[in-house]
Amino acid sequence: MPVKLIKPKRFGDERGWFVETYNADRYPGLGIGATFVQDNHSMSAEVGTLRGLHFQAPSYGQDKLVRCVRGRIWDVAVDVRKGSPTWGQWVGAELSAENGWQLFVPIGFAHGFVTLEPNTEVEYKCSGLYAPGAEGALIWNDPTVALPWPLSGEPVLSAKDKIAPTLAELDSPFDYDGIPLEPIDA
Ligand SMILES: Cc1cn([C@H]2C[C@H](O)[C@@H](COP(=O)(O)OP(=O)(O)O[C@H]3O[C@@H](C)C(=O)[C@@H](O)[C@H]3O)O2)c(=O)[nH]c1=O
Repeated sequence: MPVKLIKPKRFGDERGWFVETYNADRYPGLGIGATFVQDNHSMSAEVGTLRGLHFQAPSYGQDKLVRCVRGRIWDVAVDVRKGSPTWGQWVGAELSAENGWQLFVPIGFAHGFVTLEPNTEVEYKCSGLYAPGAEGALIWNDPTVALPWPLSGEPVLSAKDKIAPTLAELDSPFDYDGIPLEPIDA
C-alpha cells in the first residue's frame, strides 16, 4: 500500500465538530486496506521531542495510521525497502490537532515525528502487534536521507534512538513491493 495523506472531513455545528477518524468500509477505498489490531497514544512534553525512525521487521510489520490529537507534529515516512527506486526517499506532513490530518505509513517504511508544541499527543492505529524483538530503526539524522526536521536545536531523543544505524549500515528486512512512493492525498 502507498503512503497517503488523509484529510478527513469534519462536520461542524454549533456544538463543535464531528469526524470519522477511521471507517473500515471507506478507508480501503482510499488505499488503506490494513486491518488494525493495536492503537497507540504517546505524549511528548517538550517541543523538539523526536521519536523515530522506527519499524518492525516481517512478519511483525506494521502499517500505521497516524494523527495528532493535541499540539502539532512533523510526521515522516522513509522508504527502507531494499531495491526500491525511491530507497531513502520520504514523505512528510505537518499533522496537528487543529487540521486533523492523518498520515498512512505502510510496512516497508521507517516512521518518525518531531513535536512542534509542548505536551503534544499522537495516536496511531497499527496493523501488527508490538513485537519488541522485531523492532528496527534508522538514525533520525542520516546524511543520505537528510530529513528537513523543523528543529531549532538538538532534539530530545530516547537512548535507543541515539544509536540507531544509518541507511548505509541498515540491513533492511523489507523488499521492494513495486508500489511507488508518491505523496498522494487520499
Ligand atoms: C511501541 C511500543 C512501546 N511499548 C513500551 C516499550 C517502552 O517501555 C515504552 C516506550 O517505547 P518506545 O521508546 O519504543 O516508544 P516510541 O519511541 O514512542 O516508539 C514509537 O515510535 C513511533 C515513531 C512509532 O512509529 C511506533 O511504532 C513506536 O516505534 O513503551 C509498548 O508497550 N508497546 C508498544 O507498542
